[in-house]
Amino acid sequence: MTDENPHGSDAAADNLHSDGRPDDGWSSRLFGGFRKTSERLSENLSGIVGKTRLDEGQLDDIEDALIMSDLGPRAAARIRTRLGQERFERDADERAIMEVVAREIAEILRPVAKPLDVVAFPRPQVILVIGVNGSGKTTTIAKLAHLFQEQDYSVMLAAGDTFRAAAIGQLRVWAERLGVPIITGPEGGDPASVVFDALKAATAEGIDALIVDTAGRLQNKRELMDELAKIRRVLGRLNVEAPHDVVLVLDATNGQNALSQIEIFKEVARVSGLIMTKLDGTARGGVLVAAAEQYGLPIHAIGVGERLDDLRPFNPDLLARVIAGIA
Ligand SMILES: Nc1nc2c(ncn2[C@@H]2O[C@H](COP(=O)(O)OP(=O)(O)OP(=O)(O)O)[C@@H](O)[C@H]2O)c(=O)[nH]1
Repeated sequence: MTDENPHGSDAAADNLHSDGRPDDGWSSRLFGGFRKTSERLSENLSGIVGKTRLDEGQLDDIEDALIMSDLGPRAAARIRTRLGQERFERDADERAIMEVVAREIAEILRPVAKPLDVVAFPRPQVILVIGVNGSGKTTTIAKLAHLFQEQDYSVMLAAGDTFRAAAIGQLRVWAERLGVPIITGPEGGDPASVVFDALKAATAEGIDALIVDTAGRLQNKRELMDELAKIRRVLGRLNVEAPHDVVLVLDATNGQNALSQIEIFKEVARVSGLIMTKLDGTARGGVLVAAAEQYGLPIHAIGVGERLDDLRPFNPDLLARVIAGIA
């Protein structure tokens, strides 16, 4: 499936099992993707050996290491507290500590793990996808469409980012590859009118899921806010429940900056859930835990590569172990 990516590269091709065996399967891409995160964590934690209890100095070091690994101060404090309460069997080695870290990360991730479901009645489920340019929004729309297709749902795309011709073109390329219909408008046209036409067509054709691309211009918050509000109004005229989801796409490589984007987009749009992309090959994957702990917004899926099947609903327990480097 290496030719599915219009950007032409295959970021996942060089993933290896932990024992060095090459494997391009999904789970090894997840492990490979998070390797830098878990490496950073274990680098920061190396040398920490406790007795049956960790002392304050060790707990301070662990808390710092967690913050350095982008898990954020709140999650770090929570994990520290848990570790402080833990009585270890014998002298605690790094792995025993990481087991506890993984358990606590899983507790943080579990409540927010929520796959995007197609449940709308009447159809279609309308999913607005928002996020800054370059976050992986377009690719994520394609991956989502693919995920739905795999579940036998029919999909339509709407090119609601009319600001840039390139955005429309890129989405059209994906639609052709996926074999799904797409509704577009002229560059510079009214996004709300494209989205209106799309919902009308999708409803008439009995489409299950309508995925809408939107402009990612944060430079002018007011304009973006007005644009999204108008899209909502127009959708509401055809279906009072629409949009059913407002999914914010975040680029994990932005680390803490991804968190400020949540803050801003929560202000301009009623964000209902998150998808975090580019978790492969970044040492900043811990930001996923920070986002879960700080905002409690549903996390629908994670992106760990550029290929169509590189988007998966996440398994919090497995992910927690992967982040802690003990999966
Ligand atoms: N490694 C990796 N790259 C990704 C992932 N998701 C998207 N990308 C890449 O990130 C780049 C930007 O993705 P786009 O989908 O074009 O991002 P966008 O937010 O639509 O950005 P614009 O096209 O600038 O509006 C592309 O080269 C994608 O292939 C991911 O999970 N992992």
